[in-house]
Amino acid sequence: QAAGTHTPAMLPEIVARLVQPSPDGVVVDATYGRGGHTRGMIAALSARGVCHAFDMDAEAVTDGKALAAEERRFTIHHAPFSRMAATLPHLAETPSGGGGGVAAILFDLGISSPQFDEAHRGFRPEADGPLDLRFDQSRGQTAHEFLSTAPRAEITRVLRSFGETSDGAAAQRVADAIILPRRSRDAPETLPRRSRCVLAAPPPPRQPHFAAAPRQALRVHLNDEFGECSRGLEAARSLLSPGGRIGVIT
Ligand SMILES: C[S@@+](CC[C@H](N)C(=O)[O-])C[C@H]1O[C@@H](n2cnc3c(N)ncnc32)[C@H](O)[C@@H]1O
Repeated sequence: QAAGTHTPAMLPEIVARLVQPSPDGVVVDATYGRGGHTRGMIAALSARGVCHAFDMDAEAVTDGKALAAEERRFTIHHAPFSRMAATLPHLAETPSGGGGGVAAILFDLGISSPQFDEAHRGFRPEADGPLDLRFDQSRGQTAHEFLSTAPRAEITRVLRSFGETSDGAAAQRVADAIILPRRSRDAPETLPRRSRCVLAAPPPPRQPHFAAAPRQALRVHLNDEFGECSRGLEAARSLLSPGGRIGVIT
């Protein structure tokens, strides 16, 4: 779907279960994207309700700032959701364990439609752009930098750990195919192409998921997605009021 025509997943269910029970409360959208869920959640809040949103992506935050300029109940934060309790300390649970001040928190995990659509982000297998794969392009290593410099064993570990395979030999073959052009004179030119080619390759026989999985493995590693999820859920728990709700779309 093109940016701007995206339909947020399960919006009626999210609004019914997360917002309608406490329309006067504080709700948090941990993954703003282009604000599809945020807008739906704000529309279900009363005039006293408040919405905070987070995203690591600068383009998402620019979109959120435009919404915040016209919606006084809304604030966007350019931060990973693992930082939500640190960013909203006045809403975190009291030292006596009285619970926090947030009624509901939504996580819509993964990449947004605009991230997928933009060739320069590297999420789209067939698009000819740099292999980046970061949610936050202002920090950390790009996928191209990682594949150009990481030891073979580290690339293999990432492909094996996050690529939904227990086949270490297959992970090693993909790692070898990716790092092969490092030895060639035109390596800076060919490496992104080569890794893009390998990462987009059709599945080999009897390993139906493996060829699609390396891209996901790199994304999970470069964005520390599993670490973010466990720290984000813990932060969310510390913000929730008694009876509060967490929703996760994955
Ligand atoms: C599936 S999209 C969300 C789409 C959104 N619900 C909407 O309706 O437009 C996921 C978003 O989460 C962001 N994201 C991923 N990991 C994050 C993290 N750890 N902290 C904050 N944002 C994150 C991505 O940059 C992306 O914009």
